[in-house]
Amino acid sequence: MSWTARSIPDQSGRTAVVTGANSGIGYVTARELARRGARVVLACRSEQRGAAALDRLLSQVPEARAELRLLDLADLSSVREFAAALPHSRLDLLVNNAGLMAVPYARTADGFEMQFGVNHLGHFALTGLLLERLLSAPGARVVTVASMAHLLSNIDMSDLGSARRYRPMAAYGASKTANLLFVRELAHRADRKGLDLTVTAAHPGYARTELQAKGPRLAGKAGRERLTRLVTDVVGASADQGAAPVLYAATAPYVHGDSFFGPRILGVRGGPGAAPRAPWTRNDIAAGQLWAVSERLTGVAYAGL
Ligand SMILES: NC(=O)c1ccc[n+]([C@@H]2O[C@H](COP(=O)([O-])OP(=O)(O)OC[C@H]3O[C@@H](n4cnc5c(N)ncnc54)[C@H](O)[C@@H]3O)[C@@H](O)[C@H]2O)c1
Repeated sequence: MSWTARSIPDQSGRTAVVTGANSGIGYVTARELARRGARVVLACRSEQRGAAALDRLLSQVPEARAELRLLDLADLSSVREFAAALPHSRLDLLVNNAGLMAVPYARTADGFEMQFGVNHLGHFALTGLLLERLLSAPGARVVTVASMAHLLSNIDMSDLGSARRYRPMAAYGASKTANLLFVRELAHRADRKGLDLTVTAAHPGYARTELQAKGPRLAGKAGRERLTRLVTDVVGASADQGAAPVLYAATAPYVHGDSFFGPRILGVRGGPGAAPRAPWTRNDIAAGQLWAVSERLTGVAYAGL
């Protein structure tokens, strides 16, 4: 039988932070972790949308121990405030899920290209700021939600902010390559230090969420929008199905560092399995370079790693 959310082991006593938990994959991930007993922090940008998600979660899982905390990954001061205000001294799971796809060129509060800034740098900073709490929990995990769109583009170390030429979907792909390089480097660093921390990646395949509805519409022309919507409706999986690889990476026993999970059949359907990845996501030199640049750009240093 395939692994489903019902296969999630008991999460009682564990505390999880899920970014972008007000919709799509993040919402389902938070809800299913809560259903299995985890205390869940919904880390959301909008108070209104976050509160609505919390209400919905509590109506679906009345016994849930869930709370809303505000986090804007497009603003490093918000990331710092979130980490400083988080009352939990121990963190068992961080799901770096929030993301934007193929948006028109924009910059974060700190001046970084939006997709690189939110999808990669915001999560890089958040993970570093929460590292001490993760290391206080035995068997802690960090799961970063990447995408098969990483196959579209490697990162260009000389133009990380896509300043020379901005192509929305290519920039999305590059931000997802950055996710996978970050996972690789953090997993290796944790391993070298013998830390009890598992660092993995997952992708949802092609799921009907706000991301698929919004991203291409913002970037594309009317005809392409309609086609995208049709394809999403016909081919797309539900958010529940899309969240399965994320929940697997977060909770299945015996998950190795730097693994990458996705839907088993063609990366779209079926239970979680190993996902294919581009050779450039295994480039240790690039992973090390991106790490150093990310520390410099965010001002977050990973003490002891
Ligand atoms: N849906 C798919 O088919 C698909 C495919 C591959 C990868 N993904 C990845 O899955 C993850 C979740 O996306 P989704 O499909 O659930 O879409 P979604 O749009 O429903 O969810 C994305 C979440 O990120 C949040 N977010 C965006 N900018 C933020 C910011 N600055 N600060 C805090 N939160 C912010 C949004 O508010 C939203 O809750 C993303 O990382 C996305 O790249 C999705």
